[in-house]
Amino acid sequence: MSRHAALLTSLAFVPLTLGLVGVGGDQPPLHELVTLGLAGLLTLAQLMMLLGGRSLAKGVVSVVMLPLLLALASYALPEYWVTLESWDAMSHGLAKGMTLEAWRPALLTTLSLILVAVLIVTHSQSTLGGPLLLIMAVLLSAQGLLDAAGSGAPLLRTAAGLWSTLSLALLLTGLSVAALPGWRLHAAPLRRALVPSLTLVLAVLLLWYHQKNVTERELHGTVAAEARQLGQRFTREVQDHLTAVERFANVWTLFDAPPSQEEWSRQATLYHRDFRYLLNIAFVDPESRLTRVYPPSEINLQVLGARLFDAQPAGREAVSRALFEQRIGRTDVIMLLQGVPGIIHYLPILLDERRTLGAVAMVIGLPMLAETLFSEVDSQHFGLVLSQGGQVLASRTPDTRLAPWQHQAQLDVAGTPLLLSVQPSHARLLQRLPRHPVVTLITGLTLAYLLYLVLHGYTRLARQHRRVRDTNRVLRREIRMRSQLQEEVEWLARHDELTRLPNRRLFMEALEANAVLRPLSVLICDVDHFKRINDHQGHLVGDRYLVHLGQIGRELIESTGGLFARYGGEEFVACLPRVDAVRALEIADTLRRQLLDAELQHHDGQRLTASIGVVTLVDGPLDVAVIMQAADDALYRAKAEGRNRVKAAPPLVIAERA
Ligand SMILES: Nc1nc2c(ncn2[C@@H]2O[C@H](COP(=O)(O)OP(=O)(O)OP(=O)(O)O)[C@@H](O)[C@H]2O)c(=O)[nH]1
Repeated sequence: MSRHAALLTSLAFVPLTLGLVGVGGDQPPLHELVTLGLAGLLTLAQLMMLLGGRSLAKGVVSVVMLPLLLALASYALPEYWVTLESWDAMSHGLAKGMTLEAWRPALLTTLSLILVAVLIVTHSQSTLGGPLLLIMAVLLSAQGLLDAAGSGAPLLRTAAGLWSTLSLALLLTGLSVAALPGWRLHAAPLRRALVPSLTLVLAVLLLWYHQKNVTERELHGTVAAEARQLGQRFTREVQDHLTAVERFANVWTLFDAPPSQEEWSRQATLYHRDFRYLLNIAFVDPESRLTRVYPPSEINLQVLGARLFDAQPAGREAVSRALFEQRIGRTDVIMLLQGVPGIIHYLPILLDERRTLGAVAMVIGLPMLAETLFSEVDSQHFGLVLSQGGQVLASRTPDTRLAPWQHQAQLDVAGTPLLLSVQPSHARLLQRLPRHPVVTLITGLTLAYLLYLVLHGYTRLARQHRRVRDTNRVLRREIRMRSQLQEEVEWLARHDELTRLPNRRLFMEALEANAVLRPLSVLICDVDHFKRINDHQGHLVGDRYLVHLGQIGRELIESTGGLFARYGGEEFVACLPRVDAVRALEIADTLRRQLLDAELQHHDGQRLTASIGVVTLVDGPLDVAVIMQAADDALYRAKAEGRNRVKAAPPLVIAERA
């Protein structure tokens, strides 16, 4: 399996090489080369891992992680923490003139490469989240490609190029082939952990995609609104200026003679100072001759004295309107006498209802107008185009990369419609682009990973716990069996198995236990001619008779507070503490009679009988041998005297030993 994995992994070098040499297009941009380089190093690290060079592989992965983590931080950290300019400045440290955008791998590719790096150093172990990391890497690469194919020109680069993605896909295939046998071993806990965490991953991807689109749309709207506001503000400004110049024209109605150059300059200077885009403010006499200009600059003085009807046919209609129709006349964008394009406003100076003193010409120079307009916008970060009907009148292009968005603003320059196109720089838009979609993505994926680890760990622990519990159950059963056996062995050591009565040993212990109690009586009971039972009716009947006798004896003796035991063979004994000789004799006789009444018969119909010897220790220390011998003697006498009787030994007083 690892040979197949190594083969598949090495195949990743094919697209890597094709990408690096730029097959199928121009030389790839730097960020694509960086991505290919990082993917190549990771491929190398994975091959080293497969061939046993683990520490070397880990070293390579650490090297790769550094730029990847920096790139990820640049995507996620807010602008007010680290500005894009700071990132660019750091990039300048690597190579002169290099910006962050130039080398930074695409967002989703960066994440995929980080996941691949983790997969390599953790050997894709399922306990460390291998399967989830792998599927996340695949989903991120696929999502990146979909994103790149879908929305045309996204602001934030999310996907790497074709070759990088292909090599990443082959590397991921190699990784999964290498890890598959290990994963199969843990299929059950793996499935339980994988399903919920994968669901979370998918939800996070959807949320990220939605947030990304919303933030980009919002930013687009904001910039478009700013461009519109700029246009409106400028239009208003020009309108205000026009109104001011109308007032200026009205001033001259108070005079009944054309203004002197001195008067003209004095009055016009105030207006011209405020309206920087005015090329000049001129006085046109009723003959359409320019007789006064302000400011008296060289190009303005050159046109002094020119008769507009002749010199400027494009503006003839506008000037006639002011001079002869006593209405404001305005030109379209025309070529001015000063040699630059511009717009002229003619404002009549009325003497009475039919006569005019002349007209005020308010000459707007287009280059100056564009300059004034453009000066209101940051020249570093905006491309600007001033146009009319598709014809570019003025433009300014900064030397930074411009964003794919262009915003239009309509301008009304004193009645002349112009179009201002504003195109912000890519960097400026990225500065303003909110980071929360990326933060959502990173946080969500991390949470999904943690969820996997928790669920996987929990499932494994639960399984181990179950195993331990089963083993415990078996052990407990074993212990129970052994202790039952032990109890049985202990019971057997002190009891007779056939009659279930205490045996000789327990009887002796009972005697010892009652050693100080006086009087202490002992009976010994022997079945008469028991051998015949065995011989004629078989051992089983003999056994049954013994059991029966045991029951009779036990009930009787235990009711008197004594202990009835099987002494051996067909012999039974009783220990009767605090029972004197008379009472002992009574008890023994009761036992004899009860046996007789039990109607246990010999083969010939005779009843089963027993002979009993009784002894009572009245005083002195307990001497078991002496007592038993005395009881045995009494029994012997009972047998000798014809059986089925009770015989008592004389009351026993054992002398204290010196
Ligand atoms: N069925 C059975 N027989 C037993 C058991 N223990 C001892 N015996 C028999 O008990 C008989 C005892 O016989 P003996 O000691 O000769 O005494 P007896 O026949 O009872 O005659 P006396 O005691 O002299 O009246 C023997 O045949 C033993 O085999 C037992 O547990 N079961």
